[in-house]
Formats: sequence, structure tokens, C-alpha cells
Amino acid sequence: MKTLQTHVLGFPRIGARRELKTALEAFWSGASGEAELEAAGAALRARHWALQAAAGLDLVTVGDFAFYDQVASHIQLFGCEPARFGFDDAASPLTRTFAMARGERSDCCGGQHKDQHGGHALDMTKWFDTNYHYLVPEFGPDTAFTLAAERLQAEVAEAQALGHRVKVSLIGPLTFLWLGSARQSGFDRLSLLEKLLPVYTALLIRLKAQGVEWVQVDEPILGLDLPQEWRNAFEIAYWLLAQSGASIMLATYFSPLEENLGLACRLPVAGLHVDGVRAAHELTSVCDWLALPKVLSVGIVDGRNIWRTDLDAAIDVLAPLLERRGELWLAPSCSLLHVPLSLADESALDPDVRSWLAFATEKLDELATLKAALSGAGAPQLAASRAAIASRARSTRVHSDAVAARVQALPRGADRRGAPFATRQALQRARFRLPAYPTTTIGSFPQTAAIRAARAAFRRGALPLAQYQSAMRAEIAHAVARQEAIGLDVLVHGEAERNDMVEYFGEQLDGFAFTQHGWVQSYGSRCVKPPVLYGDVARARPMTVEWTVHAQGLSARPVKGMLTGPVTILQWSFVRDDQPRALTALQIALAMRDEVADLQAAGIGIIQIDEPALREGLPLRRARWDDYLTWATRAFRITASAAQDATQIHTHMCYAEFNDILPQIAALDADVITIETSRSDMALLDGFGEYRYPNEIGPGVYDIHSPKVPDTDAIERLLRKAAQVIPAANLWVNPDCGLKTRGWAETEAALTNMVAAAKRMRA
Ligand SMILES: CN1c2c(nc(N)[nH]c2=O)NC[C@@H]1CNc1ccc(C(=O)N[C@@H](CCC(=O)N[C@@H](CCC(=O)N[C@@H](CCC(=O)O)C(=O)O)C(=O)O)C(=O)O)cc1
Ligand SMILES: N[C@@H](CCS)C(=O)O
Ligand SMILES: [Zn+2]
Repeated sequence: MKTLQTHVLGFPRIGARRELKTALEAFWSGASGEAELEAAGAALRARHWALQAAAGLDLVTVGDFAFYDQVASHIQLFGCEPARFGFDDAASPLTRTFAMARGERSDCCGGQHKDQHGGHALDMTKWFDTNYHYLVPEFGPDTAFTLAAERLQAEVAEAQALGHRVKVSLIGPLTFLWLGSARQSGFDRLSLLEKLLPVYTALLIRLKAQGVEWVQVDEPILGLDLPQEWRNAFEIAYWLLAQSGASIMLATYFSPLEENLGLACRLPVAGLHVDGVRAAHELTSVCDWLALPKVLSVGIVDGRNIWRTDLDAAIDVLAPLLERRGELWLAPSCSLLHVPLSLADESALDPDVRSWLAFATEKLDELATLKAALSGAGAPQLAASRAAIASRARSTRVHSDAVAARVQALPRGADRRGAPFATRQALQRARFRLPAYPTTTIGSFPQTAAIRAARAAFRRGALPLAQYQSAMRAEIAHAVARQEAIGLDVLVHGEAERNDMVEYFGEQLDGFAFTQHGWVQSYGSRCVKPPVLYGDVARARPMTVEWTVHAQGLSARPVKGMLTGPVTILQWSFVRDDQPRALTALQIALAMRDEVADLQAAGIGIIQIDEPALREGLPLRRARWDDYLTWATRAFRITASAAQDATQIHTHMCYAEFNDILPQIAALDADVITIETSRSDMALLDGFGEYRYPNEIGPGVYDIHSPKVPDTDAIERLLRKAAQVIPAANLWVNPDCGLKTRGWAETEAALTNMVAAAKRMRA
């Protein structure tokens, strides 16, 4: 008798029409109260469990829902909200979540204790190699843990009342500690494990008593290069958790287990989930090493991409595993948080491309089909799946001879600027005659409600193209006028016409499709709609030149052209799985190179090529870094090298630590890099200083994530700190990142102070 069960590790929570975003933003604006927000959350959970049940999943997953972020929910679950927030019992858990997430704008405790709260939000960083950002737990010697499981248990009860069999998902204790930051340098987060484990055990006991059959405990760090003491800690931790008597499904994903494979298989848990997409080559070894009766859960459906699964190929992989083990669980490789909810409303997608795709809901159906096929029941859906896979494989729309020929013909040295940096720098200084400490911004200015409303009206046909364009031209004129008035040296057009820095280019490049509702959560209520890169990439026509030339025509000061780099376009799109990422990046690089050439030909002398996702694209295992960095940095240079020596190329990076890839950042050979540093109080720059970063650099002096307007003294202090490690002649003055999420009033005030600080430095 063979047993098959289906489940998901997590499900998107934002809602088909971003209902969670709407509910959150209404709550934050004061337009609704906690009861409405809670009701919206409950409705989404119920709907998503119903989808899982309707697709025949054996277990629904509880605990993956969060109003802001699942890591923040765990900070509350384990009672380790940082003491600096000064929460008291009067503050509701929701208010406290938003205080941690959004900093001092929260009216926590009625705003009475703001001074004691230490104000600023928890740091936010990338969840492994995804474009999802989590709130970083803060750990120190005084961190204490207490169980606050009321919300989680209430959600379990909700699901049970709806008649579902429940599996709870939790972030594992080692991964939770690993993801946190040490408030004190030298503090070892692992030393907290002893205090944390009893709280986990107590939680597992409670969940068992509540009738929860399985608890999925996520330990994705088992796919990382772990220090030996962290590896050792797994054995003791899971031995202790086993005492709870709970059935634990230990979940790993995003990366092969490699040297941790034996460890993962040995741990005293009831089951092990492995990533059958990124670690497909390890399935046989895991099957060998995972002793029966432990359950093997195979993440056979790609949770990080949107292509239909080749179900025949999947069955070929799964059937022998089922034969050997007698029991198998089937799942997506990781949580479905990273893909859009459903294809159902994507009526504008090209029908061919649409037939090749599976979003979260369709992936549930794939699991059901696999289960049916493997259990010998009829699976009529297999035929449709087969036809779609075949249609994609033979489609003439995927391959372009012209693109292939261009890639083939790429000359050696196509990734090199004409002259070395020193020569270029002299030419550019003579051309632009900028003052010392030149001031600039990163590209976007506030995406106001008016801008978004105009674009929404244009898209639904309520605003004619000409009127939309003239509205955007007026927004650009406004941004240019504001920058001139503030006294910035290098201006930008402000990106009013862009919905998103990647989607905007995806919409215009051949080889990309885009969705109407394919939202994926980026952080909190903020979402992105990653374009779908299905075919060879080419640029049909210039994409940014008219807007930039319009802006340049409004000012005698240089206006920076603003492009997104090839690696970031690749990284923030759903990309092809039928050719190496390196080749796709090269195709994008060539298309973007044409845009650089056209901007330059139109008289734009400074061009920024944003690469915020360069670091995020790094493979999770260090052994694979070199290969990635070689092709990724080459892709950037191919784009940039269309620039003549007197054209100044900027790049911009944010949302990551960069010190471990400094040589590769230098190898981009951008004339100027603007980089996020203010949140780390310029600590990042120590690495740049020690490394003697050769080109010009603009360390962010203003944290755009905070509504707080930095004063001139604070900015000057940061600049003086920067000038201690970077030669003053190479320093630029700019914010950390784009200003699209900010309002105009705070933006103008902050930039005015920034310009004043630069003037003080010059004096
Ligand atoms: C720099 N970042 C980015 C990342 N990834 C990207 N793909 N892009 C990025 O910029 N990763 C790292 C960071 C993450 N940071 C952010 C910051 C801000 C957002 C954000 O604001 N997202 C918006 C959606 C942006 C967008 O696509 N806008 C569209 C649609 C606007 C919209 O919602 N329209 C409404 C109607 C509005 C009206 O009528 O008034 C609708 O369609 O219903 C546009 O401008 O046209 C967000 O709101 O979440 C994301 C990541
Ligand atoms: N030019 C973009 C970069 C964001 S990382 C912006 O300013 O929004
Ligand atoms: Zn940025």
C-alpha cells in the first residue's frame, strides 16, 4: 500500500487583488480600525485554505500568514520584541508589529512613549536569495524568550473550525537565530539557543494538544555554508524538540544540502522536506540516507518560478522514490510566497505564454495531478500539461536568430570602456565641472497618488495616451524644477512614468510578457509584478530617451539617464529555465547597451545603470560565487561599455552588505557608485576604504526608508566619517536609494539639508 500526501510550505497572503495591502494601508492611514484589519486577514486565510483544500491537498498550512512579515510574527511568537521599543501591555500585538516594522511613525501606546521607543524600525533585509524582505530580529545577551502563541493558536482553531486538517509552519530555531543581528559586536547569537529551545518545545506541546498533526519547521540555513558550531547545534536542538512528541517535518529549501545532507537525514524528526528543483541531484542520496519510517517530502514543483511543471519528468523522478519508500509527500520546492496567486484573471496574457505558466493556485492543481497519476488513478490533466510543455519547447517565439547571431558575434573586449578610469575621470571633470562633493539623487521621486491614478486611468482606457504622456511630462518638469530649487548638482527625471524599475523595461523589451495582477509581496504592503521572461531578449526601440531628453531640455544642469542593469532585470523577473541565466543576462545586457548608446547619442552625458540585485543574485553556496560574479559583472560591463570616455556611468546598489564582493564591484568599473550606507552609519565604507576602492563613490547619507528628515548636522557627520576612508575628491553626496515611497514634503526637506551639508563640506 503506497501513501501519498500533498501540502504547501506556505501560500501567498497578499490576496488576488492585494486585499491585504488595501486593508493595511487603510489601517495605517486611520481610515479603519483593528477589527477591520483582523477581519480582512481572517478572510484571506480562509480563502487560501479553501483553495488548498479544493485542490485536494491533504493538509492546509497555518502560520504562514502575517500582517507584515513572517519573521516579525515569530519575534512576537517567541516574545523577543527588542526592549528598545518599550512596549507595554497596553499596546496591542498589531500595533507592536507595525511599530517594529515601520518605526516611530507608529502611534504605539497612543504615542505617549515615543522617546523611549528608540524610534527606528527593525532593519529589513533580503530573505535568502529572494526579492522578499524580512524584518531582522535583534539579539543580545539580554534577549529573553517567552511564548506568545495566542495568535497562532487562534489561527489553528480558525482552520480547524473550517474543517481542515492542519499543518503548522514555523521558522526553525537555528534559522531564526541565524537571521537575526547581534546588537553588540562580538555577541554570539547561537548562545541564545539554550534559552530559545524550551519555548519552542512548549509551543510544540501546545500545538499537539490542540490537535495539530504535523509541524513544519523551516531550516533553510541547512542549505548554506554553516560554521561547524551551528551544524553541531542542530543535533542537540532537534533532540530536545523531539521530546515534545510533535511530528516535525523539517523543511529545507533554496539550495542543496551538500555536507549537511547526512546531518539533516539523521535528525530525530518525523519527516524531511527537500528542494527537488534546486537540489534535484540530491534526491537519491536523501532517499538512501533518510531512514524509514521518516517521511520524505519532495519539493517537486518550482516555488521560485512560474513555469508549468513537466509532470512526466516529475513522475519519472517520483515513482522510484515512492516505490522505495512506500510513502511520499509532494509539495512545491519552497513557500509559494514568491510567486503570484493565480492565473485566473490574466486575460490579457498572450494565450500561448499563459498556457506555459502555473502560478500558486495552478501549482496546487499540479500537485493534485501528480498525486493522482502516481497513485494510479486517472489524471486527465496530464494531457493538457504535456501539450503545454511541448508547445513551449517548439515555440518559434522563444528563439530569435538575430539575438543568437548578436551574442555569437560579440567581440572580445566588448565589456571594456575605452580608456582607464583615471583618463575618463579627467575628461568627465572637464566636461561637467561639478563642485567638490557633488550632490545627486538615486533616480525616483515620489510616486504620488496622482501619478498612480493617471497611470491606472490610462491603463483602463479612461485617459488617452497623449494626455497620460503630457501628465507625466508635467510631473517630470515638476521634479526637475524642485531639484533646481533645492540646488542639486546632477538631476534626474524622477521616474514618474515608471510603474517599477524592472517591470517598466520588461514591458518594452521583446522576450518578456507581463501580467495584470501577478503581484508578489516585496515587504509589508509593498508588492512588485515581476515580468515573465520567456524568450530571447531584444530592444525594439528606445525606451527612456524621450523622457530623459525632455528633462534635460528643462535644465542647464546635467540630467542623469536612468536604466536598470541586466543583472537586476534578470533577478527581479521570472526567468527562463530552458537556458543558462548567464546567457539570458547577456541578452538583456545587449538590449540595455543599445539604450546607453541612444541616450548618449541624444546628448545625455551621465547615465546610471542600477544594479541593486547584484548581491542578491549570489548563489547561496560560496563555491558557486565566482562563476556567477564573472558572468554577472561582465553583463553589466557590456551594457556600460557603449559609453564613451567622457560619458559618466553611475551604478547604484542597496539592500545588502557589499564588503564581501568589493573586488567584483570594482570590476564593474562604473565611474561612480552610489550605495546604501546610512543605516549602517557608514560602517560599510570601511571595507571600501581598506580595499582602496578606485572610482568615485556616493555613500547614502539619508535613509529613505524612514520618514524622518535628517538634519544637516547629521548628514555632515556622516560625510566627515566617509571622508576619513574615501579620498574627498572621489566623494558624492546622495540619499541611500530612490525616493518613490516618500512624500514630497519630507523629500524636499531632507534634500535641502543634504545640499546644505555638502556646501559645508566644500567650505
Ligand atoms: C527597490 N526595490 C525594488 C525591488 N524589486 C522591484 N521589482 N522593484 C523595486 O523597486 N526590490 C527591492 C526594493 C523593494 N522596494 C520596493 C519599494 C516600493 C515598491 C512599491 O511601491 N510597489 C508598489 C507597486 C508599484 C507599481 O507597480 N505600481 C503600479 C501600479 C500602482 C497601483 O497599485 N495602482 C492601483 C491604482 C492606483 C490608483 O488608481 O490610484 C491599481 O492598479 O490598483 C504603477 O505605478 O502603475 C506598491 O504599491 O506595492 C515595491 C518594492
Ligand atoms: N533608480 C531607482 C533605484 C532603486 S534601487 C530608484 O531611484 O528608485
Ligand atoms: Zn536602491
